[in-house]
Amino acid sequence: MAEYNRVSECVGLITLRNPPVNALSAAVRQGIVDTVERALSDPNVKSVVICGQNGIFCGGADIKEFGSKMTGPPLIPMIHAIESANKPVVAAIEGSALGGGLELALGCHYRIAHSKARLGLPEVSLGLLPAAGGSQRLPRLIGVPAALNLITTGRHVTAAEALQLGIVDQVTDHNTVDAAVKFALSVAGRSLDPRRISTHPCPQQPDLDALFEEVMQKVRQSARGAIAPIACVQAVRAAATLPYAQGMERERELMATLFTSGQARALQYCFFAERAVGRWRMPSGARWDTSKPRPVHKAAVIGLGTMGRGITVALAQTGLSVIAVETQEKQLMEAKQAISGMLERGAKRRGVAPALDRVIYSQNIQAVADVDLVIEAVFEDIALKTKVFQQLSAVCKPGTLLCTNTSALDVDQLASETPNPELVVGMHFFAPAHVMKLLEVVYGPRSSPQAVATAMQLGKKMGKASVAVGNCRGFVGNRMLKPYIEEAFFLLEEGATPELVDQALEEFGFSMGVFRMSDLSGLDVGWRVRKGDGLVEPGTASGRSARIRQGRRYSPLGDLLCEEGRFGQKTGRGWYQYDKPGSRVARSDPWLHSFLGAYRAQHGLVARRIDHQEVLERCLYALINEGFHILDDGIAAGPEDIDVIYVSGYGWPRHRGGPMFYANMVGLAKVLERLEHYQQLHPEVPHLQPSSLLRRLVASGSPPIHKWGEVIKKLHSQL
Ligand SMILES: C[C@H](O)[C@H](C)C(=O)SCCNC(=O)CCNC(=O)[C@H](O)C(C)(C)COP(=O)([O-])OP(=O)([O-])OC[C@H]1O[C@@H](n2cnc3c(N)ncnc32)[C@H](O)[C@@H]1OP(=O)([O-])[O-]
Repeated sequence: MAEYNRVSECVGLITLRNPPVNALSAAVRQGIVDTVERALSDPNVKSVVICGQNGIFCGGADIKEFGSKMTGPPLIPMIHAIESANKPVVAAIEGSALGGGLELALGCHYRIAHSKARLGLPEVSLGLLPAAGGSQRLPRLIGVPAALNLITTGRHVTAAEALQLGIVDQVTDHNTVDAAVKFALSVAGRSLDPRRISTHPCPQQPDLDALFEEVMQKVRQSARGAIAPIACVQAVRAAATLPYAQGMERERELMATLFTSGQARALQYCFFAERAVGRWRMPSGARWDTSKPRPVHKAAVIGLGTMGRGITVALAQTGLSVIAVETQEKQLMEAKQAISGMLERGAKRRGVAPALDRVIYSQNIQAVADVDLVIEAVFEDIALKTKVFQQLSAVCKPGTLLCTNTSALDVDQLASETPNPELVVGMHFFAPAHVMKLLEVVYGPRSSPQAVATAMQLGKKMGKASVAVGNCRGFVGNRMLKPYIEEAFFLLEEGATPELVDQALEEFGFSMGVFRMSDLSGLDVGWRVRKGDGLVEPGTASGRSARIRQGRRYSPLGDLLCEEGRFGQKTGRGWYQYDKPGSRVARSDPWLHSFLGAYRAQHGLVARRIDHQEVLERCLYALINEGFHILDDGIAAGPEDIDVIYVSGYGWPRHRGGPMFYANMVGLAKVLERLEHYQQLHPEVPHLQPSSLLRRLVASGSPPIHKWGEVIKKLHSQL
């Protein structure tokens, strides 16, 4: 809907009305066509202003309409009618002007933005490209290199940068609509030809071919199989080399290839999934909109190792004051230096003052007596964490929330060590904690909805993709990672190499394959956990029995490498070799290949040819199968929770939507059939046994992902 008013006697004011972001739905587009026509035909009107209600200009095309048949007036002629108008049209930009919203503004003759506004063409993050003239008008307005950067990255720019780039004509700190109306009055009657962007030639660029070659190479590399960024480069190239009309034709062709693509569906699913996980629910029925978070004005972090330092920075960057506690003096001094450095670098990137004084350092746990929330991040040892929780229960004021950053220990066991288990939740960060988007908020059976609400709200405040999950071994992310890693080990036993497995996973779109990732995070981390589980046995027994532990197939390959001191990047040797300890460039290691050969011979294993398809099916379907177990156990509220966890924390390629969305795309029946196939070949591998939920979904005709909730019953999926 668009509302029309005449203001200041001769300015037609058009207000977009479609909360919450004034998306360009069919009704809004019709409203714009009608109100623009009215303003242009009203003889008393000398100029026009377009603005959005509720302090936001326009969030772009209505993504919710993409799944259905398009109705209402199309965007391109609507915007063209504005650009070719014979009265100046000024866009008053507050909040956001994104995608079709910015394209609408680019059709206007002038753009006035509020200093807090954000502008951009983020279509690429939805698997699309700016298809309402944005890929043709923006290069003409700001030049090819700047337009290429904005369109291929989809990044939002500040009003200040938009002014510097030439996207907007004026920035105001005051009421933007008033400023736009005043501006519109001042330009009434002026010639508009110079303001019709589509009529401008694209600014000449020396050595255009070299520029596009270089950009295309970079984009292909970072895209990791995503098709939209490549189409974006091709669309801008059309703007630089073709007349406007032909360029628009090229834009339309390229958009047609993207609009119905699986990748676009996956990326739009991620967009809505990231918003859906914020509307969390617990099996008890408690939910986001009925649970009031406690205010958190002061927080504390206990233990300033790598994770504790990152968590302290993430908290301080929200504006909170933070008490950072480390009992070891040397560790405390080192942490202080590291944290200050991270805060300064973060502040520089964001162009703000580093708030070093927000963090108070102490060796004494008494210092946290008056905080509202504590995050414990000491060494991953249950006895040590228990002691810390007992100390905190004694020191903290009543009602203080006690959160643990454990990645594998039982949150409810820690809760049972305190007089108020309802105040205990897990806040599972990912390294580096001030950078990684994902936060698993882990609730135990006694965690109060208020504790979950507070942790989720704090996660949002830190800019995290916060997902509420139930307490179980490995929570969601690590629990699914286990079968994925085990399958990779088994593939090595059967003839694969780390290079082959990683190549298959990286071609699929992962930023790092399982073995390169293992070298980065350190092989000793998993070794310690397997030792804790009693799975590691000394010596070099051989034969099948040596590879059955606790009644199931087990590969000691990782343990054997650790016994050789091969912990990965940190020791310069792991599944790959590195120039020196700490360096990051992985190179194939002949030692590792002969070690694998010797290992197979010792265990009577005959290497066979393994292709990428088998690597993907075994590693990904094992992970997905565990996802179905997790849904069936009610540990995750819906498939979107699992997918947001994997996309924002485990490097699952966003243009593949996430493990559960991917399973839906591949076809649940296919996933089931392949799991049954591998389970028959490997009966001693329980995680290949298809989950009963997967069987139930297939038996009920493999409903679309947003309908899985009906089959899962006790779950509370929202999509
Ligand atoms: C032709 C043209 O070339 C092409 C083809 C296009 O134009 S493609 C479209 C391009 N546009 C975009 O990529 C911008 C997408 N939106 C955003 O980046 C953000 O929303 C925001 C604008 C910066 C506001 O952030 P926020 O944090 O204040 O609120 P929110 O929680 O994110 O959003 C609040 C609510 O609004 C919903 N929403 C937001 N943008 C929407 C959109 N474009 N269409 C439909 N719904 C939208 C969102 O799902 C949520 O709903 P619910 O969860 O409450 O039910």
